[in-house]
Amino acid sequence: MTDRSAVEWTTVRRFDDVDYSHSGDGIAKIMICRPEVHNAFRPQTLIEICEALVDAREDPTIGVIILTGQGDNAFCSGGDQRVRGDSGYLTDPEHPEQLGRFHVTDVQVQIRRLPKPVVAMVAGYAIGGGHVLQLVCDLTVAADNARLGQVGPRVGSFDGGFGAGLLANMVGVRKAKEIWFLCRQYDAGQALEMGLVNTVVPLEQLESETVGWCREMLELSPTALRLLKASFNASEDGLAGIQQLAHDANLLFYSTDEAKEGREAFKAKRTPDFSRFPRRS
Ligand SMILES: CC(C)(COP(=O)(O)OP(=O)(O)OC[C@H]1O[C@@H](n2cnc3c(N)ncnc32)[C@H](O)[C@@H]1OP(=O)(O)O)[C@@H](O)C(=O)NCCC(=O)NCCSC(=O)c1cc(O)c2ccccc2c1O
Repeated sequence: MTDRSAVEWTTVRRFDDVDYSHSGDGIAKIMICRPEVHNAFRPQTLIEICEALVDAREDPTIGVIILTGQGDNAFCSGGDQRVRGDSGYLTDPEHPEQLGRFHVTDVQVQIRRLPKPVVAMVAGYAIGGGHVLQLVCDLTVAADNARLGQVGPRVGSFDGGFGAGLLANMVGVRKAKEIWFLCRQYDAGQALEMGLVNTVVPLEQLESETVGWCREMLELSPTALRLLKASFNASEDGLAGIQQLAHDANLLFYSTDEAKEGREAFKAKRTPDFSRFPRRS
């Protein structure tokens, strides 16, 4: 039976907008801390999430990452509309003439390429770009108060990348179009029914259930999980997805005597001898 007891999180780094903590047994938690705007992200938030994701990726003690929002009311409500300029989101809203951009693109790609499972822990709203964040995560554990949906066409935006493609793969093209074209909110039960989230639990159990799922994964082969993630993402992410899977295969190939023969022959300035390696059927 997996231990679902509560975790004593240790803060590794408290950023301006993000709290980054470890469980002590292999789980990293990245929490957006902007509850006053339902955890909407500004560029700074996304830059900090990127840094935390790099740390969690590079830390060999970490096997699974949780992405969440502070409080019970929201996972994330998407881009902070107060810092939305005419050319993207602004790092310095005092200077609206600056060129904005979409920092969230980097976070989405980083989560997809990160070779460890990322679990979205969703209480309350997952809306707009915040909903796309839960889509790009590998698994989602939702509380019974979760409300999910897209709002782009209502506020003058859209995410036709992962926001449309992954959604369509998850819930089917018709339902994905409904979600984007009508901008409705869906409750946790509806989200579960259409395959948008993996499970729904009472709000009070959200963290213990999420941690339980993470601990189940921590008991499994990290390499198998890594290759499964790359395999699932390969077709959805096009050449970048195939590259990830291919490079993972190369990573494993490097440890074989066959690959080492190529390296050693080069260093010894001799012709490589691959004759002892089987031409597998
Ligand atoms: C999420 C809501 C449906 C909740 O409604 P509710 O009535 O419960 O709460 P309030 O509306 O009163 O919100 C409380 C408080 O928070 C502020 N707030 C909420 N969301 C945001 C936000 N996204 N930005 C800024 N501020 C926000 C709200 O103003 C209130 O503040 P007070 O001071 O008045 O108390 C509802 O809040 C809602 O609909 N929110 C807006 C959702 C939204 O428009 N999100 C942005 C969509 S676009 C997007 O996310 C996006 C970002 C990108 O970077 C992209 C990049 C590339 C492609 C596409 C992108 C993209 O679409």
